[in-house]
Amino acid sequence: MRTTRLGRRAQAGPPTTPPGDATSPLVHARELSVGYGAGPVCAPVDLDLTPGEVLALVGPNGAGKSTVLRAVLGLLEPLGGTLEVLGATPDERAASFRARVAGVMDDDSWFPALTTREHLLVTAAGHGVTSPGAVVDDVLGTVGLVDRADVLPSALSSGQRRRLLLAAAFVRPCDLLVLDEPEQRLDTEMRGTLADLVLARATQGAGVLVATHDGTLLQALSGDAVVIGERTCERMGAAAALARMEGGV
Ligand SMILES: Nc1ncnc2c1ncn2[C@@H]1O[C@H](COP(=O)(O)OP(=O)(O)OP(=O)(O)O)[C@@H](O)[C@H]1O
Repeated sequence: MRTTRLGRRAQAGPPTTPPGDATSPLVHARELSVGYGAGPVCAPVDLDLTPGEVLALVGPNGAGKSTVLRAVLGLLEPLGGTLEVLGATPDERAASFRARVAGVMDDDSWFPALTTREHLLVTAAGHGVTSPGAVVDDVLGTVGLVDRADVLPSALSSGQRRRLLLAAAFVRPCDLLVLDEPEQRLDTEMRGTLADLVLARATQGAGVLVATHDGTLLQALSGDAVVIGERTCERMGAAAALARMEGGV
């Protein structure tokens, strides 16, 4: 187990289901073209993500990071190229796909009459977690929402709602975790906790694909990054990607 800043605390959440084949990619994209009907929003994307790996997507505003992630989550049909997730075409309507793939995109949606804890209990129980109460309490502690556990989403601050959204991804098992700019609205300490949670999930065997503008998070995750642009998409180490980010690319 990788040592994390938060030690045991960052191991919060249920274990992942072990992938059938630890060497086969969870995500495999070749010449993947994505867009919204009027042509691709970025250069064709080549990408492989294997179990236990953390891969960042970086690029300027509007580069196409979220669009690529939507395709990976089966929310958007590719315009062309090859995209396989868990060895098949991604289909978010399939329960078997949703059981293995957790995604946090830039969308808040809540049951207005369920508390913070109840949201997490529903998510954990819905994904078959044994002892969901204990797992939820653990994650609530990790994301600093213990004292907001029994309030409705309308009584949470925007950063606390973001923590709840992220917590929902960590109270359930998954083989693939997809995060779209998870650093949004988080304070510095929580960004560190987030990095620890992501690394712990990868250590358990999940693959993590994370779009980010946060150079500190990119460094903390220390995997490779795919730098998405209009003309090229290139895979490189975190340090090289950080230099590109700082250069405004
Ligand atoms: N639903 C949509 N319909 C049409 N065009 C869209 C839609 N969503 C995004 N776009 C456009 O697609 C392009 C890529 O957007 P995308 O959200 O993937 O970029 P991004 O790299 O995630 O940007 P950011 O860093 O600002 O979040 C942008 O030009 C955007 O305006």
